[in-house]
Amino acid sequence: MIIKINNLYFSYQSGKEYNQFKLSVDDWGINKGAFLSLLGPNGSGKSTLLKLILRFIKPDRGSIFINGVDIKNYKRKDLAKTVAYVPQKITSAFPYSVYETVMMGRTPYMNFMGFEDEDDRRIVKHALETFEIDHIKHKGINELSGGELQRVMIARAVAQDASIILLDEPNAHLDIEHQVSIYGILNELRRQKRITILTVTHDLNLAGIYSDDIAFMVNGRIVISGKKSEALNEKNIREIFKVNAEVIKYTDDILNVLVKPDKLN
Ligand SMILES: Nc1ncnc2c1ncn2[C@@H]1O[C@H](COP(=O)(O)OP(=O)(O)OP(=O)(O)O)[C@@H](O)[C@H]1O
Repeated sequence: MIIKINNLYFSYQSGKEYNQFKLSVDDWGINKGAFLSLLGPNGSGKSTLLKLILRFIKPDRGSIFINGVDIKNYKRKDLAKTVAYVPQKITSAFPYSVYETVMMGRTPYMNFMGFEDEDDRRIVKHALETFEIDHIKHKGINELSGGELQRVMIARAVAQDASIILLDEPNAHLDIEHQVSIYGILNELRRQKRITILTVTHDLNLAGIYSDDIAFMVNGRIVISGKKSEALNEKNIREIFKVNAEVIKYTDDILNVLVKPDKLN
């Protein structure tokens, strides 16, 4: 397993009684080269789990191993070369351009002076073209539409050339064409380079089409995890999201999830 979690426990130390959120993952992991969709209701802890894997926050107990090494023991640069992240919310106080933002993905590879080289420029150019943002490369990132910005952040993660990409609701601002195209590009990268993809999403349908593994998180715990064909079924969707859905097997690899409008009581 490329990511392996053991007896992980985390709570936000806000000191406020109303914040009772606790995350607890006993034994869970992701295989190398997998495309896993992490699904679950609002506030169930999906983003928190990503932040723990990224070492943005520290667990109270337990460990996360990446490539067999506890992330506590990674140098910051080495972790950045291994794990790239596309955040849910993007804010920048400084008006970096699209080009500069994608180039930031190359930071872990630059020398201490922070100079880019020919390789960095070639990789960034390729990422700008792949995600169709070459024509806006001189624009400031505060001057973009939500979908353009999302593509910039995904391009930055791909330019980082990491073996794991974590995405937090990457399709939130994308139109249908770009949702399909970005999931397709990620899938292609996974095939070509055996990149591991972990994406948090609320889109059951895209998860059913593109991922091969599904994990459901409820109240800070991973309650179901497995192959899409087994985990993404009508019973699980009903129990977790309290909605009726029809899961249509389009091919062995493609499941379409049709959510029915009537909410369960
Ligand atoms: N920085 C923080 N300090 C205190 N509590 C937090 C913080 N960030 C998140 N929480 C709380 O932790 C819980 C889990 O939040 P998290 O963002 O991980 O959920 P999520 O499953 O990603 O939700 P969503 O689907 O709404 O994005 C929520 O109850 C949230 O209010």
